[in-house]
Order: sequence, then C-alpha cells, then structure tokens
Amino acid sequence: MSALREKKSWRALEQYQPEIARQHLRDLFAADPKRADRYRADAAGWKFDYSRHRIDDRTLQHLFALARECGLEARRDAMFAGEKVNTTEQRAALHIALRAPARKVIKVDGVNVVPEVRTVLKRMAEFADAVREGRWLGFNGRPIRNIVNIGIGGSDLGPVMAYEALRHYSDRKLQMRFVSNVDYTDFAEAVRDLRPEETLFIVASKTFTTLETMTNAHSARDWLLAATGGDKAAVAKHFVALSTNEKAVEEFGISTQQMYGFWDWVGGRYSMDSAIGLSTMIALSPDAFHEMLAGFHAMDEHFRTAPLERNLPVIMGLLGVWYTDFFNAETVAVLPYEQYLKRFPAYLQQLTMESNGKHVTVDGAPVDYPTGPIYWGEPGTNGQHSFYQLIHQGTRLIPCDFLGFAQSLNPSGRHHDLLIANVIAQAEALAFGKTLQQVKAEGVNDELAPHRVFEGNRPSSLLLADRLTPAALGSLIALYEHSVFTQATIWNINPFDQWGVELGKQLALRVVDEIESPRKPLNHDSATNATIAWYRKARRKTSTEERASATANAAHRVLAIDIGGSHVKAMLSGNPREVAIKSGRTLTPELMIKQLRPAIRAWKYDAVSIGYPGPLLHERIARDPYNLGKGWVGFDFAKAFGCPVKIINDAAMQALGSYEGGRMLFLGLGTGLGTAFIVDGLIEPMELAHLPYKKGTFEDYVGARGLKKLGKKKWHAHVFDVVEQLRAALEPDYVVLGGGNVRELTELPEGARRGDNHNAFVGGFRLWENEA
Ligand SMILES: O=P(O)(O)OC[C@H]1O[C@](O)(CO)[C@@H](O)[C@@H]1O
Repeated sequence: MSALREKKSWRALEQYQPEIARQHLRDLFAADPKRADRYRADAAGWKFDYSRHRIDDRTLQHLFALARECGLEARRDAMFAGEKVNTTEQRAALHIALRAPARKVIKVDGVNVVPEVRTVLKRMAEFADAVREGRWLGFNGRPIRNIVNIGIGGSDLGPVMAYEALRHYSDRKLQMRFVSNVDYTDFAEAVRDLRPEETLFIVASKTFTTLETMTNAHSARDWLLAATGGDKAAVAKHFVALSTNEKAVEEFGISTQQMYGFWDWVGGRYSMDSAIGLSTMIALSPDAFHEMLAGFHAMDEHFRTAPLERNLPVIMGLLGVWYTDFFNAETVAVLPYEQYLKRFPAYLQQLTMESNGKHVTVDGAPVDYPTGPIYWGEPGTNGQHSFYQLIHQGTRLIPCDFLGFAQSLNPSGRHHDLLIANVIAQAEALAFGKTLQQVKAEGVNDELAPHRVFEGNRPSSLLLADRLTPAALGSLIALYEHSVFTQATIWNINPFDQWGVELGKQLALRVVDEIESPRKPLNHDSATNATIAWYRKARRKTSTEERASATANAAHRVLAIDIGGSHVKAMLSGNPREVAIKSGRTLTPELMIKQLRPAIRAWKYDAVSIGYPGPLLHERIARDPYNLGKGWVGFDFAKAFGCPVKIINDAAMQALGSYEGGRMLFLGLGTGLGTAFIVDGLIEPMELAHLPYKKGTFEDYVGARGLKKLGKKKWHAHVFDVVEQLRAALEPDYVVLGGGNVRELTELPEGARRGDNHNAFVGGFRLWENEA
C-alpha cells in the first residue's frame, strides 16, 4: 500500500466518507444556518463559495491535516524558493518569479532571476508599443495590423485564452490570430484574408523544436516570401520568436534581437505570463499586461502566506482530492458564465491534466489511488442546453466550478441579470434538487414523476468577482495553478513534467516517414499497419487528383511535350486530351514544332516543358538524340514557342510525374534505358544505363536491343536482375518501371510498380508547379 494511503488523515477521511456520503446538502444546510458564511473565502478579488460541497467541519479538518501530513507548506515554500521541485527534469518551477515585483529576490542556482524577467518584460513592452503605435513597419513600409501567434500547448492556449478573455480591453485596430494545429487548415484560415506586408508572426515555442509549430512557422515564412518575391530580408520585419532555444531560433533565421527569451524553469503550461504572453501584451498594452501580472502575484502571495484554512488554492485543491479519491468522481466541469472566458476550460485542460495526469509518484512508484481528474466545460448558459442534463440527472458525480462576475463588460438591458440568475439557479438546483414529493405536489402524475425528480446533492463551487479585468484573470489562473500544485503534493506526483506526450510524438515521426516512403515495409501491429496502408492508398489517389487540379488551377498553363523515338506526344495542363505526331530519324526541332502547331493551335499556354530523349547539361540539350534528326543542341525553344521552356530528360519527366515522396528509382524501359532517382522531391540526374553489366551495359540487356536479341524470357530475367542490383546500390523506397516496353513484363519485381506513360505529362506540369 502506498505511503499516502497509510497516512493517518487519509485513513480518517476514508472512514468518515460514508458518513458524509449519507448526508444530503439539504440536511447540511438545514442543520447549519451559517454554512454559507462559514464556507467562503476571499482572495485577490475573488470570492470562493464552497458551501455547496459535500463536506462539513470534520471533513475539512481531515483534509487540512492531510495537506500538512503531506508537507504542503514545505513543498510550497521550496517551489517559491526556486528549489528544483521538478525532480524528473532537475528544474525549478518558478512561474511565480514571472510576476514578482522588481524588488523581490528569487534565486535559481544562486542567481536572482527577477532582474532578467524584468529586462525581458521591458523589451517586450518596447516592441509591443512600437507595433501598437504603428512604428513597426513591414517590408514595404506599411504598419503591422495583423498578429499571428504560432505555437501549441502552453505556447498557444495561454495566449489565445488571455486574448479572448481580455478582448474587451484590446486594440481593435489589430487583428489577432492564433495558429496551433499542424492541420494546414488552421494556418490557411488564419491568413486567408490577411496581407503579408501588414502581418507579424510570433513564433512561440519554448523548445523551438515542436513539430507543429516549426511546420507552421516554415509555412508562414513561405507565405511571406511568396509576397516579397523571395526577399529574405523581410523575415526580420515580420517574425519574432519567443523561446528558450537561442540556437534554434537563429537557425530558423530570426535574429536574437527579435527573440524574447525565457528560462527552463518556466513550464509550457505555466508560461502565459512570460515572453509567451507577447501577443497578449501587444493586444492589450504593456500596462494591462502588468495589471494581469499583479493579479497573478496577488494570488501567489495569498497562496504563500494565508493559513491553509483560509487559503483558496489549498481549499480548492483539497476538495478536488476529496471527490477524486473518496467519491470516485472522474471529472470536473468548469462553467464560466462569461462569454469572454470561452477558451478558459481548454486552457485549464492543459494546466490540470498535463500537470496531474500521472501514474507514478515522484519516486517512480505506481500510485494506488486516482490522480488528476478530467477537466472540461463550456460557457454558461450554452452548456445548460446541452450537457447539463447529465450533471443534474445522470448517474455520475460531477463537481462543477461556476465562474461569474457582478458586472458585465457589455451591459445591455436584462442580459446580465439573466446570465447571473442562471448561474445562481444552477448551483441551487444541483445542490438541492427536487424531491418526489415536491414533484407530486406540483400535480405531476405518478408515471411521469420519477422523470421529474432531481436528486440534488451535486457539489459545486462558485467563484465570483466584480468584473473580468486583467488582474482578475491573472489571479484566477494563479488560483488554479496553485490548486493543481496542492493536489500534486497530496498525490506525491510531479506536476511539472509531461513525459506522457513523448511516445505519441516519437511514433508519429516514424509513421510520417512510412507514409512518405510508401514502399517502406511496415512492422507495427496489424491494426497500425492496416491504417497506414489505408492512408497510403488514399494518399496516392488524392495526390494524383490534387496534382491534376493543382496543375489546372496553377497560374501557369503548361504545354508538356514528350519526345519519343516513334511519336511526339503533347498535352495541355487542365485538358485531358493528348495529341501525337510521328517522329523518327529525320525529325528536327523545327519540323516537330511545325507538325505540332495545327494540333495545338487552340491551346493557350504560357510555359512549355519538354521531355527530351537524350542527355542534358545544366538544363540544356547536350547531344542530339540517337534516334531522331539533327539540330537539337542549342535550338531556341523559348523563341519558337514564345514563352519560357524547361527541358528535362524524358525519363526524369516521367519519373517526376510518378513520384509519391521518399526515395524513388525510376527505370524507363524503352528504346534505351532511361533512369532517374528522386529523393525527397529532388531529381538526381543519373545515367545508369551505360554502367557495365555482364558483357556490355545495363542498356544493352534491358533496352529494346536486348529485348530483340535475347528474347522475352531472358530479357525479363535481366530486368529483374538489373532492378535487384540497382535497388541494392541505391536503396530506394520503391521502384517505378515505365517506358513503352514495360507492357512486355508479365510480372514485376517485388516492390516495383508499373508507371503510366501519362505521368510524363504530369511530370511536365509539375516542373512549373512551384513557380506559379
Ligand atoms: O513551447 P513548445 O516547446 O513548442 O511546446 C509546446 C507544448 O508541448 C508540450 O511540451 C507537450 O507536447 C507542452 O507541455 C508544451 O506547452
């Protein structure tokens, strides 16, 4: 049995619980007319009414004894003193230093961190003012109007919640947006109506390595550079970084002058009042940000100094332990009756669940009691019309935290009275319910009556303040932070690490590699393998469709020409019709264009791609083709077509059209042997055909001459052998066999697939895709 369960106060609580469980809140209130006054505590502008909880004085005595037995005061003092209370990472957890007044001295490893905190805040304020006053200009001299915070977890939830909560005080000339999800939709929707020249990206990441954030930051940079014509100097005007990782910030291309730092002793979910709050400061003003910090600090001081019996975070934390461990309550609902707090439950989810979702104690022993409950919620009154039914009449016990303010920030008519009436009524209904007798007394018939009964006895806290201000928000957050800490201390777990998020991250990296290297063997369990296979298939299909439609929608209309030994074929992007003319030993470039012209007269294009059956040097034809006429080297195709022309080896063009990511080897089995190798989107020029093989070269055996000379059966065997040898040498993820003679193969080597000649056109269109 764990040390916690052996504690005297824990045992006392266990023994006492049935007695309390038997009692109804109706009786507890009836027995004590002063209950509402006695179970109330105030701090930092908040009134905490906990009278509707299933407790009495004895419960509280045992709970406070438990806190003392677990060393809460000492552990709290250790945290405030900068000791390394985050034991698994050997770090202090000093978010309280982020809001400490300048005169305070708080040391980590002997160094007072408060001056550093203040220096960063000062720099943030200077920058925030420059943006707010229109002095910070974008690359073409226009002031910044849009701020996009890119971050995830603590680098997103705090900023977005604070912005929404305090929007009332924000500068409405500035558009604030928040991008967190690696789903590109998040970024696309955030910037779709923004002008790059007026947009500032704040890349918020403690580590500056988080996959989602870095992927979005790169997309943001591409988005900006597309508007600046690739002028990288613009990055300095449009990007700032909030991080502890100076090196990675510089590697990304953001200078340290544009970086606002913080420290390893600030956990992600405790970081919204560090540099991570830069977007909040820009939106609200440095003064308002400092008011918020003062609110945090007021609650910190209350937590640090108030006796446990009057200490809001302590009482709140202990009540959570009471329900989680002695009533088996699994969740807590957070229900703000204030629309501006709509993101508060989401913010709290990270704070509470990433902190206290732990299964071992600080010493690594498995816990034998439930730890952190599930937090969830929505603003009232909306929730009343969806999930409150279950809270009122369902079979689970769900303690609720109701939040409300005396004054509305947008007063109008009866709205606020109705809002507050509802929060009061909900707490009353949950606690007192409605008995069968009361229901019947209302004239409800016997059949319906049970359905109308409210059992009641459902606990809730009421957290009330005058008005939602920056200071009120700060102290509210600090209240929950310290309540989480209180619980972690009781449960003897570390609330400051989050190893639980690592495994998924590692596996995702492995899976993404397998998705992007579609021929890589899969060695997961059968379910994971099947899902990856499903997605690979879907991705192949979508990428072909997307390619077609991207090409059709691209600003460039591309004419792709595939020159072969017997035919020249052409296709226009966005138009599935293929035209062909005969080629042969007498075909010159002039003749080819002359013969093509009538067939493509109606086509409108502004770029041309040519797949050329011969060697190229620096994207120019290096030699006339073996099987065609002369005059190809140095021919001015751009002049002849009247638009830019890209020339690529014919095998490379088909390879590009067949490419689906990863390492792909392409072999074109035609008159000769065309070869191309693509790695992560880059085409590696290769002339493998002429490498020595048996008594000749690869091409001698698997080209058209080999087929004719050796006969189908032997040719077939040589194709298999060549694929095998090249695969061993180059280690591709997959092999694509294209060219006209691929149809002679009745079977394919393992891991190889048949290319489609049509892909030559797709490759030709793709050549221009990134330049549209
Ligand atoms: O700020 P970062 O380093 O990008 O991390 C973002 C978030 O990722 C986590 O580490 C969990 O994945 C959170 O704790 C953190 O808030």
